[in-house]
Amino acid sequence: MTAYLITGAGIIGGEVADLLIDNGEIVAIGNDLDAPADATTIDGAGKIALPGLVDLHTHLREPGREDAETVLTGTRAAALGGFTAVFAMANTDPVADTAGVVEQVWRLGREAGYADVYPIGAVTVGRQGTQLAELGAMADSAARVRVFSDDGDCVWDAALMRRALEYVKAFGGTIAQHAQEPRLTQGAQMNEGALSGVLGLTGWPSVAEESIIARDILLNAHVGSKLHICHLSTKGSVEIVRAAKRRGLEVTAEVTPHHLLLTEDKVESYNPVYKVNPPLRTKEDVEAVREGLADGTIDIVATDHAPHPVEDKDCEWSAAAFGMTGLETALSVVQHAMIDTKLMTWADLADRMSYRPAAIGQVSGEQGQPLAAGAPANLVLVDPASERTVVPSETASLSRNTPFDGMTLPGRVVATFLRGKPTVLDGKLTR
Ligand SMILES: NC(=O)N[C@@H](CC(=O)O)C(=O)O
Ligand SMILES: [Zn+2]
Ligand SMILES: [Zn+2]
Repeated sequence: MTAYLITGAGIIGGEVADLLIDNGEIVAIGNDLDAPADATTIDGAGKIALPGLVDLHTHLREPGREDAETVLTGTRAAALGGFTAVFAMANTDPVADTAGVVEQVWRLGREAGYADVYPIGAVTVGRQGTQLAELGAMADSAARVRVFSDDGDCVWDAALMRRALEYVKAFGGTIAQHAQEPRLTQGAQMNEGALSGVLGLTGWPSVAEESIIARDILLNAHVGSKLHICHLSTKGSVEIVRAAKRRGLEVTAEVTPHHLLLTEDKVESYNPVYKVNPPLRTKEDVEAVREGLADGTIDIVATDHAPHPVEDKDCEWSAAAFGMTGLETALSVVQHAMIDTKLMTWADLADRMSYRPAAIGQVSGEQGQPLAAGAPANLVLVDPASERTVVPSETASLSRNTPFDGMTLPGRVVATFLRGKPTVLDGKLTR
């Protein structure tokens, strides 16, 4: 294995230093390091070395919608975005509700070799919301599933949600809830408010998210298990989670890059690229989720990378699929929304996009570790001073539904290393 010497980079949690990678590990961090003669040198001046990013919420679409994304193409996009691990959501076809399917996804990730793929198991059979899936068998499988979600749909039946929380408690698993009260969001197309009235689109009220979050926090307090909230999007949700944490109740939550940056007025264009679940909200909501992420109320950023082929997006608003891609733009959007605004530091970003998602996903033994000698060389080198304009056709994803089309965003991933092997060098995939 080739050795790599990154010179003079800003090391998260430390000073400007050199970083030597060999045999899959970070061998040393310091000045005037003794590198092997054949080591490849990478100029780290002006750049920042971060632990490899971990995405707790990615849709890889395989099996079933390989026209939208595959494990291979999705993890290539992940590597370009600085990720060394992604958690693959269960809303595939067939649904990832058995040991067989989660093992298949896990194995495809290994074979691709661009990022560690950790399958998320469905909570209910076929994500139908009526009967618990074989959670124990998925946990005991080679994929070692620890996070379960019916994402795309809410586990709305309170008794079933309670049983799911109880079941996974036995092995310390987590239920990740897509918080959407279905009766309050029937036919919903965008955020409910003055604008939905003007545009004539059925509204998706904040309370549909907040009522499920409040219910599940209380249910989980009763059961004493682990609850994670997917893609939290409203000011009220932030307030509920903040109050719960103050009371010492166990809950973790994520926000997406798009909910940190975009507001509902994008919908005025009727361009379905802005159609997403939960919907883009108001300026007040965006400010609240930024504050929540900065103060730790919201634990992590997760992309909810949701690729869709052209035919599912290039149609009238009401017929279009919900979802946006995000792996290749997440780091830039978070830099723009949180770091360049001085709400967070790069060390905070490492916490919210690497350490904590790995901890919630229970993979901290392999991923999301601080950069230090002896740690596995999972890292990303970022150039925060460069800018780029997002061009959908340049994506490694099979789908092009990025809401950041045409936007100029800060930051560029220069290199990504997965256990010492570069997946990205000079901003390009190595293979
Ligand atoms: N976020 C979305 O709008 N869509 C997701 C499902 C989901 O995350 O709820 C998808 O699978 O396309
Ligand atoms: Zn969801
Ligand atoms: Zn999702």
